[in-house]
Amino acid sequence: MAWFKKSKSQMAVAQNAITPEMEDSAALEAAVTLNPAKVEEAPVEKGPILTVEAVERTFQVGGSPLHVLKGIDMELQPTQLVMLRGRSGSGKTTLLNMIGGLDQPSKGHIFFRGLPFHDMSDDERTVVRRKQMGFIFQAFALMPLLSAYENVELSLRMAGVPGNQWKERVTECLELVGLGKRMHHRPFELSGGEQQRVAIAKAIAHKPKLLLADEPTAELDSQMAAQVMNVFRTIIQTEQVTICMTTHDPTILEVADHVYEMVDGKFI
Ligand SMILES: Nc1ncnc2c1ncn2[C@@H]1O[C@H](COP(=O)(O)OP(=O)(O)OP(=O)(O)O)[C@@H](O)[C@H]1O
Repeated sequence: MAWFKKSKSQMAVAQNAITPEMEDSAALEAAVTLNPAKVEEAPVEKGPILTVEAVERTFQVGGSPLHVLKGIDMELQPTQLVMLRGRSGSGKTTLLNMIGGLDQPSKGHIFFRGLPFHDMSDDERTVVRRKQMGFIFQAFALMPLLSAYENVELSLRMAGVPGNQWKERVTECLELVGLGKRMHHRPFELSGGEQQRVAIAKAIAHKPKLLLADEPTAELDSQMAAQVMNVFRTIIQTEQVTICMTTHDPTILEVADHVYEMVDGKFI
């Protein structure tokens, strides 16, 4: 938030949109630092929405380096459904965290809509993440005492969306995931698949460009997992969102536009 306050006072300085002249990452970073509104209003993608270049991630464990990602290159094109597949411990979540700006590479570059995530501060990445990304987890991460409707509304409230837009958008999102008739149920009154669909409605409510999902079907039986994948396909069409998810489940791979297979920190 400190970054946001500082930037707000500087916003009058930079009223220009990101332009083709601002191709180098330093200029792009300056645009973000000076004017967060321009991050939200980035131009329509012509190329990939996300590019990962030669990314490595090393953790220090007990004084020794643990090389978890060993040179990852990948791209996410707009409105693609991309899966990261691999055994437990292969590095999928580590990579997903980096794509989502929750962590930074030890080496290499990550560009999200032209923004150099590898060069940006935590606060800068947090602003981009809150405005432009949505997250879905294996355990559905719903507030247990709130209804489906209230859970989705909470995410709009937290994203700073004006209150007069909540009702229409909450209803739209819950109908999109097939829960128009279950809006006022609390999580414990819903099946696992329905709870995950509420979590999807919650994650897309603020209209993110990129949805990241870590093992979203791991807790579901095959029928519910198929429903969740159908919902992913629907929201790609209706919301023009790009989805990147991790999975162990071979039965859902055919739904993907592209599958990256990870073995021991590399794609094969
Ligand atoms: N912060 C950290 N510090 C040290 N080691 C870490 C850290 N985060 C991840 N690791 C290690 O990196 C390796 C890869 O972990 P990661 O969670 O990315 O794998 P994964 O493919 O997502 O596995 P799973 O499918 O079980 O979730 C593991 O050996 C893990 O212990």
